[in-house]
Amino acid sequence: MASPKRLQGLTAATITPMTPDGEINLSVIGQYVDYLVKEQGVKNVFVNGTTGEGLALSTQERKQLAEEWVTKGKNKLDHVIIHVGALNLPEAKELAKHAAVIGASGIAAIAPFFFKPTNKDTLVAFLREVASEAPGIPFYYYHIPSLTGVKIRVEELLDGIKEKIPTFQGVKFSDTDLLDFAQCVKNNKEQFVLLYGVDEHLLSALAMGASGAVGSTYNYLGKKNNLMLEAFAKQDLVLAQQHQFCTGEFLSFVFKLGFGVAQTKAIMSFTSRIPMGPPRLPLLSASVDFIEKAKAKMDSLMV
Ligand SMILES: CC(=O)N[C@@H]([C@@H](O)[C@H](O)[C@H](O)CO)[C@@H](O)CC(=O)C(=O)O
Repeated sequence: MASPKRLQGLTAATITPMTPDGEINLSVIGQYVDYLVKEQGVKNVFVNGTTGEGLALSTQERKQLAEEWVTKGKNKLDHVIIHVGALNLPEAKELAKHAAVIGASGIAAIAPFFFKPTNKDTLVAFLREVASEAPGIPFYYYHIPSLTGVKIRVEELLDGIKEKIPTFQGVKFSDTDLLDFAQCVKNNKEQFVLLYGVDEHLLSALAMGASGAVGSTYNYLGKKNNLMLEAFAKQDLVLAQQHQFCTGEFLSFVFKLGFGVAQTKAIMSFTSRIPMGPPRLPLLSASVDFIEKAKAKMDSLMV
């Protein structure tokens, strides 16, 4: 589904639905696509990333999920980006090749984070090998230093990258360093898409010139965030702030209770009524107390 459209607006970092006994549950992906499009107004997905527990899945499971999202998203979604990053190069290359063969609209990769690249050149060399397995589709770098520990500045990484990786299309920037992000925009806005990945700070990133956003909360707060994007586009900053404050109030509430992928699965399950199941060990399911409190907060805010 190589899409001619440049990636913009909201992209949901998809959750991986699982059965109660911890197997991936492909049977609900069709329903999930319809929910995102019809109820949240979100037409782009980022599959097998952090929220999707991509690094906790087997290669076979990652391929099955990628295939299901591409198949069920056909003629409904604009972009299905498959995250193919892995701790070892052969696996990342295999997943990249697979994503291209099944017709994904793009691929993305994090930096490997057990043996880490220590400078820009080694990171680019790794990413270049991965991207070259999918030469017909766009490649995005997934910058998430809080989880990878790879802190190479994106501004530095982007300098000259197109010569090394011809399919390089942009960055999913999941970090709060807005100075680095702003420099990326300033130097590359025409050439690359710069997608922001810290949902609670999206309005600030829009002010810096973000092309769009990728995140977990767009699964269930997509509609509200789309209203914020619309208000921002109309230069109605006060209204845009109201929307950001509203989603921020929910996130601030759940952060205090303890928030991560498991809690995202629980929130999505009660919001969409699609069972997302438990996370995979070492993550543990959200508590009943969390679910009750988060649901009550959501109900009070989204009236
Ligand atoms: C660390 C983390 O999981 N960050 C999320 C955010 O969407 C995050 O859940 C949100 O901003 C709430 O903190 C995304 O950046 C991750 C993401 O897009 C992904 O699942 O690949």
